[in-house]
Amino acid sequence: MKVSVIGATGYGGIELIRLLQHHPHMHVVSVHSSSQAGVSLHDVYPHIEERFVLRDIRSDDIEGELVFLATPPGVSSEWTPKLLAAGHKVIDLSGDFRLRDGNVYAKWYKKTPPSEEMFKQAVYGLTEWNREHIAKANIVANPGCYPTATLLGLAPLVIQKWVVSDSIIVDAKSGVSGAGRGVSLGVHFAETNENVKIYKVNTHQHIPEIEQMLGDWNDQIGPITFSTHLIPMTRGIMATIYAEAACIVSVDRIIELYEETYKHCPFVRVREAGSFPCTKDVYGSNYCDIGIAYDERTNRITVVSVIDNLMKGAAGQAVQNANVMFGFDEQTGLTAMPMYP
Ligand SMILES: NC(=O)C1=CN([C@@H]2O[C@H](COP(=O)(O)OP(=O)(O)OC[C@H]3O[C@@H](n4cnc5c(N)ncnc54)[C@H](OP(=O)(O)O)[C@@H]3O)[C@@H](O)[C@H]2O)C=CC1
Ligand SMILES: CC(=O)N[C@@H](CCC(=O)OP(=O)(O)O)C(=O)O
Repeated sequence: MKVSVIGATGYGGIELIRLLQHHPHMHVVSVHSSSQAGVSLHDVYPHIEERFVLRDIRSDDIEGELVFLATPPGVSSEWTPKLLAAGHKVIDLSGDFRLRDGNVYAKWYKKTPPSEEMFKQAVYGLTEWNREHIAKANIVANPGCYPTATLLGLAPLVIQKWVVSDSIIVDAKSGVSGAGRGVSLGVHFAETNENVKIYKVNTHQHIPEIEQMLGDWNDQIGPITFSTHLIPMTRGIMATIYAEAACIVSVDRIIELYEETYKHCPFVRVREAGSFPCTKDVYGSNYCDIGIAYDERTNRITVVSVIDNLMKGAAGQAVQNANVMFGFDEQTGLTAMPMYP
């Protein structure tokens, strides 16, 4: 099967190419750039073989049944209608098609939303929770990195209504590759090294994405408090989630619920009581590892969910979705173990 990557010079794009090099059924036939057409990808990333020459995104030689868009917000909304009209299916790594309401998109992304028609066609690609729709989709909106960790961590409790509906607090941390390859003061080495920064307080664009999915699962769920921090590491996201228990629970009972919920989800791994994952446990892999605690003193449940932002948080989940869309085993090309240390 032939596929193309648009935005191949970015971190999400190059991670897709790394994964697809090992995929037995998908072959990258064209890679595209808006600023470096004609340049060999090898000149941008010397670790990549020389066969990839970047083509202009505006040219009409985008090939393959499937196109991955690994571009900043606002780009996919422009390109996807053209790609669909040309007969391609699309997996979009940006936030352009994740929200169903154009006004909500405009408010949080400060950009013109895609058309109603595009929103209607797009399927939210949180693979574990939407396989049936992904399999039939023409556009998959790959989830954001923070929403992936948060939603996989919260789903069983929210669906079962085991948490008080307005008590959810998510304290999340990300490595610097989450901000992409573009240089800016905020991700400058001297600004991030030996430092921890909170950012986008109460204004992060992933808040409505998380609330939309939680609301689909349980219409009682109220607004969440969601904070994001930049941590001096390259890859990884940890979402530490707190919520008040709405019924009598124990840690063993909650873990049992998670194990049951995710028993057919090869990339979600639930820890035994007392064990909590760290980002290195999933580094370079498509896993989401989850640890759970319950504090009888406060009646609060704590869920710790970790992913690699470029893998399960972006390119890995995109390949997982492509597998589902085209009828391959969900794990194809994604079975690499995490790198440790
Ligand atoms: N990094 C992460 O962990 C995650 C990222 N995402 C999302 O995935 C998308 C890609 O992220 P990431 O790879 O990190 O970002 P990068 O900044 O690393 O790469 C984005 C690429 O998009 C291309 N681009 C920039 N402007 C335009 C334009 N106007 N038209 C077409 N292409 C353009 C650039 O390549 P060129 O100049 O060659 O065209 C650039 O290399 C983003 O929407 C991001 O929010 C989602 C989940 C996690
Ligand atoms: C560390 C860091 O800066 N991370 C980015 C993640 C951006 C992203 O993935 O954006 P979309 O999912 O909306 O496309 C952020 O917090 O905005």
